[in-house]
Amino acid sequence: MTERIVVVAGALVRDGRLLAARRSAPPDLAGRWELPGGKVEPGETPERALVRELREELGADTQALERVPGEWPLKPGYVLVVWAARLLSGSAEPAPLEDHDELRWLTPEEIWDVDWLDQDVPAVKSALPWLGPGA
Ligand SMILES: Nc1nc2c([nH]c(=O)n2[C@H]2C[C@H](O)[C@@H](COP(=O)(O)OP(=O)(O)OP(=O)(O)O)O2)c(=O)[nH]1
Repeated sequence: MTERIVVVAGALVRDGRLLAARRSAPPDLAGRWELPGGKVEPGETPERALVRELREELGADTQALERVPGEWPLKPGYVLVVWAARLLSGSAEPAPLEDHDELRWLTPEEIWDVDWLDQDVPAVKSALPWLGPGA
């Protein structure tokens, strides 16, 4: 049986805006936008992996709220799942510490202004209901 690697990403929402992160590496993904996150490690739940990754990458303290339905294939052997998440009160402001060089909090009107990774487009569409009515 082939193991598959789960990449968990956060639809981090604040005041009706979605956090988008621009990748700085590897070269084939650099400059494209994604939902921040990373690989789930063996024995780890996706929720814990997400909180860990967002602390490492953004310096932020977050809570995973609920799974966004669906899963999306990435490169062979990798699958993307998404959780809606929020910043905890008292968290530092998210910053592009690792893997990213720019962050944007996008309003529903701005969602498609950034160049999302192709494989993130359906995931972002599925996360839109978490931005609130009208998104
Ligand atoms: N985090 C994240 N990764 C994504 C998305 N879409 C997508 O194709 N990927 C790819 C990029 C990477 O090949 C892989 C996740 O790797 P990563 O570099 O973010 O994860 P990680 O922090 O656990 O990796 P590592 O540096 O520890 O090896 O999934 C997405 O929306 N979020």
